[in-house]
Amino acid sequence: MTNATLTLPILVSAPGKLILFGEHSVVYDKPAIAASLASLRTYLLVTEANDPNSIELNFPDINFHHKWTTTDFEKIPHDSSATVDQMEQILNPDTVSPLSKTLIKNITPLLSALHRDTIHYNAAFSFLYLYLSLCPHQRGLNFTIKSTSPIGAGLGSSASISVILVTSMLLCQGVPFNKELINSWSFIGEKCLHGDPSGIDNLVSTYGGAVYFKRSDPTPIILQQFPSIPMVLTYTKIPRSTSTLVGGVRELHDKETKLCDLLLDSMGCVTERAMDILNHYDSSGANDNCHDSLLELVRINHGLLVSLGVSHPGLEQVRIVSDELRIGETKLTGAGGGGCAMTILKKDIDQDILKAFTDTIRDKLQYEIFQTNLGGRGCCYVPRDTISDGDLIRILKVFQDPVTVQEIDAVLLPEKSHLQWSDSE
Ligand SMILES: Nc1ncnc2c1ncn2[C@@H]1O[C@H](COP(=O)(O)OP(=O)(O)O)[C@@H](O)[C@H]1O
Ligand SMILES: C[C@@](O)(CCOP(=O)(O)O)CC(=O)O
Ligand SMILES: [Mg+2]
Repeated sequence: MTNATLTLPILVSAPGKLILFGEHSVVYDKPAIAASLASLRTYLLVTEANDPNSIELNFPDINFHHKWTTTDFEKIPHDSSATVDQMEQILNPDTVSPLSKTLIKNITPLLSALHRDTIHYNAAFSFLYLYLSLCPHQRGLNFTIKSTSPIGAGLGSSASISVILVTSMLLCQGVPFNKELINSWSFIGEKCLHGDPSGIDNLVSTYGGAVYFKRSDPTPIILQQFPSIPMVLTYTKIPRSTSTLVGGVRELHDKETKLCDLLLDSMGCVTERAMDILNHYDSSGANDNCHDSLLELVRINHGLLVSLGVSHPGLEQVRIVSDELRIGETKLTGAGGGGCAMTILKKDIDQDILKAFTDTIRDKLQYEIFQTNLGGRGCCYVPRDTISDGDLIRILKVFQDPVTVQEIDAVLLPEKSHLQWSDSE
């Protein structure tokens, strides 16, 4: 099948996430609380490829551009014993079994030009796994991704690219927009990148808002009214890989199982306490005890993560500055090992002291500070018939040219752009 029946371009978007409590322990079926990051989003545009027989990847954020042609795909052995209807498989993703060994074997020759275990290899691997699962007969497509969220920073960029790839591939295959299906397939995409994801990142990126999540619980609690909590999000720019960090905790757990289980159980208790507090939290500041308790939980959660070995001197520096200035409590967020730290501020913090904190973070430590609201829209797409010719020119410019985050936001950010982002069928 070619893209003759497709209405291009396809434009989709998904947000990053912030784990407030329970990263890592969530992999071990302890509860965690996370919220989507309204303005730190990843966008995907699917257009016609120059070569009608090719699939092109254009991932400028990681400086990766690659192409496969029909000749490459013909190397994949045809499984004549396969009896299951392809649409049946698409509509019923197997999220429980490990990744398909056959599919991995088929993908390997298509990656021969790339170095194993590099960011490019991993991005191409997860793309191919999803492509061959969801729309293997589509050709003549170019997939271009642009993100305003930092990559490998603990803010869930891997989940957001899985979500947008899955959404676009399902639309390519003629499957109506369906969040449950997107969430399940993007979990499989996360497995390609992480090995053993909990599923919280893809869930938040798909549905948006905020959630209280437990891996074994099929119906996570969606937190309808997430309070506004004063915080500073610091990006240390220290690179790290989630799969390495999750693997490190797994090794420690294998070696010191009893001890680690106690730490993980404590983290679960922290999240449960936090949930209890958030349920009674009053953003207006009427209940300062709640806020103080939340700050304590941030400190405890970070300490437990340090014990699991997933902090980094760069993250500790952020914590030390916030401790020294007594502005609040800091914990790493996401997989740790670098990436981001969140500092929940004390109530009624002196603005000069806050400025001293942000100045030190920016000028002395050379880290970046992100401004973004918690919660907000999950995965969405722009129906083709709502895109005008003028819109199309602006959209193509954003995806094809080197542009600033502000320029991407002006054209694409759902809260700012006049594009008709939709999250229904
Ligand atoms: N904008 C993007 N373009 C291409 N690949 C991306 C992009 N964002 C994320 N990725 C993929 O996700 C991986 C980072 O995932 P991970 O280590 O889980 O960090 P995080 O999810 O915290 O950002 C990258 O190595 C890359 O494969
Ligand atoms: C460490 C973990 O809890 C979160 C990882 O998030 P990130 O990839 O660092 O954004 C792993 C997971 O939940 O799958
Ligand atoms: Mg990730």
